[in-house]
Amino acid sequence: MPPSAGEPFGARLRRAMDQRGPLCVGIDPHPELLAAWQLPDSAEGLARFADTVVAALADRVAVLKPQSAFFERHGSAGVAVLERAVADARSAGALVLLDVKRGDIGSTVAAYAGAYFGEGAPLRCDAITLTPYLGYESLRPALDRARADGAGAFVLARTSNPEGAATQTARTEAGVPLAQTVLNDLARENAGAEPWGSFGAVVGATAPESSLELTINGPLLAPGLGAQGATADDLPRVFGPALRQVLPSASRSVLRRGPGVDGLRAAAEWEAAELARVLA
Ligand SMILES: O=C(O)c1cc(=O)[nH]c(=O)n1[C@@H]1O[C@H](COP(=O)(O)O)[C@@H](O)[C@H]1O
Repeated sequence: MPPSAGEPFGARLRRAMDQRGPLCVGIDPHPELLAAWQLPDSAEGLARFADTVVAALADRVAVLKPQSAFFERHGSAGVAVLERAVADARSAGALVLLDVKRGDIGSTVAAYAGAYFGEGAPLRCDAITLTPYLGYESLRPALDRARADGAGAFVLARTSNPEGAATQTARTEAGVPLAQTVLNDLARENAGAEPWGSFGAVVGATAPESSLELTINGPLLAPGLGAQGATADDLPRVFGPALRQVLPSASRSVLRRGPGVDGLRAAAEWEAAELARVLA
């Protein structure tokens, strides 16, 4: 494996969260949002949408999280917009977590990893989302490639959508909830890393229970703030003593305040202030 390309993602993320606050804002150009922003539902509309969010927020929030699906639906032209948005957001100072939720057999995961990690990767970013339900170890090529590139990954454990519970809280033969097995794998992945590891878990802020053991020595991405109904006040209940590890994420609730840069900034500032109040 080549030597690490730079400071590990975990260290860079911890610093960004400490300096800028822990908010992650999604770049999710839903057709309804494009319409509300009076933009065409086209690659050109996507580009103007993404440029505006990057200009408004990349110099102030810790993490921007583009959702690949909204770009892919416009085919190669949309993916080209995504490539530029990822690069622009990183140049402007945000860490970019690309939400692609990849997962497959290992040899295919290796091919996916080539798109996101390493010198010259077309969508090189700071981290991606991964789905472990083909088996955590099937993700190994992406985890190793991310580590070698000083990047990271967030692996789905307990997702924010109501349909996730049936699978994710099901118990293995050993009686352990499936989501907990993912968290345990991540704890092993991050063992010994300081200030923490580069491999996070996704645990929705909407999850009703706090029975999972969340000490993975890594970040916990918590989508579900805003449009899916969670608020900052839910975080202590869901995350308990792991609250300082949490990277809460909101997309539509912030994006609906566009297309003005000031509206987007005000929405992100309001959410950041809510988080600061709860974390204090
Ligand atoms: O990995 C994610 O980001 C994710 C995981 C999860 O459990 N739930 C979840 O909503 N997401 C993503 O987070 C974003 C949530 O968007 P809003 O509901 O508009 O804030 C979407 O892009 C989802 O795909």
